[in-house]
Amino acid sequence: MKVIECKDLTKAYIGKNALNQLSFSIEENKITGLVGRNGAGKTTLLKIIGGFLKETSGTIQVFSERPFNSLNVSAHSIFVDDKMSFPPALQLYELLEAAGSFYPNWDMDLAERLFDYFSFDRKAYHQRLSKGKTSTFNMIVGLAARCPLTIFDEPTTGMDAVVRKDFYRALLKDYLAFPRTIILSSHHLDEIEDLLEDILLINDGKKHLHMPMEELKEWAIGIKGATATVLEWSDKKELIYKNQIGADTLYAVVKNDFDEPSLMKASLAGLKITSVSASDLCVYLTSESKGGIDNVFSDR
Ligand SMILES: Nc1ncnc2c1ncn2[C@@H]1O[C@H](COP(=O)(O)OP(=O)(O)OP(=O)(O)O)[C@@H](O)[C@H]1O
Repeated sequence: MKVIECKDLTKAYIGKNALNQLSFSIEENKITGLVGRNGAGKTTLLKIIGGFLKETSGTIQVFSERPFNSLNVSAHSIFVDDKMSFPPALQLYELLEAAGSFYPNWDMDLAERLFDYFSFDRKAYHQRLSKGKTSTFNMIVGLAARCPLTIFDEPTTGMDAVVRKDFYRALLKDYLAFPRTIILSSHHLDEIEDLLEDILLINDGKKHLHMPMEELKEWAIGIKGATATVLEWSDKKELIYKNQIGADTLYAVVKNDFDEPSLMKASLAGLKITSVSASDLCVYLTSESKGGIDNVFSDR
């Protein structure tokens, strides 16, 4: 069953289309990673899915309904980010109890265990937590709510590396025990790629690709070797990225439509064939054609 379906979804802000004719669907009980550069439109998309923002044109259906102002969508989903707001008069533990009366699938035992594991003080106040602790508390609410649609928008903002690792592990364990539809936007694709089943890459408000993570890992290959040989082997291939290393070595990333015998021949020709990590590939696919940061400092 499709939990989210959008067609030609567009969101216009004054002078800018944050989302531009986006069409895709997400099946239930999958973890999808939403990735893209800063300003690509991830938060805008997630807020439209969560029903907080109204689309400008196109259609979006979440649980077969238009999400904007839909009681059904808000009853079945949770949107977790570092700006989640809670009643300021309540202490942290009281917030967990209040969440328990709001979310029908709330697991208080899980919430308490995570709360203690991350050493929260029951009497502390949400608005006085540090950045990392705020994200950690919000993540606990997001996990324990067990909503059929759970949206995490950059949930690890401010968390240190150890807490991020714990969060990914907790997310995976709880998802395996209680499968649900999860969308996770993150700039740390290298950290989450083993968690994801599908990846949706958006660039400048448009869909760049949407595919199973396993496919993405095979989607491109890196070829490194003598410049002339690499150019010969990458000729007529879809070139995604290239980097000249020293005087006569070139590294190129191309779409992987080679068959096994050709890869073998390339190796025999002295080329080093490597896989390309999903996070590197996403960076290459969405990099702007302005050269690197070094160009800012050259010719001054
Ligand atoms: N309320 C708004 N009014 C005008 N423009 C906006 C508004 N909100 C977002 N934008 C613009 O829409 C574009 C997409 O923003 P969005 O926050 O969705 O991107 P993002 O992919 O989440 O970025 P980041 O990774 O930096 O958080 C950006 O150019 C942003 O400046």
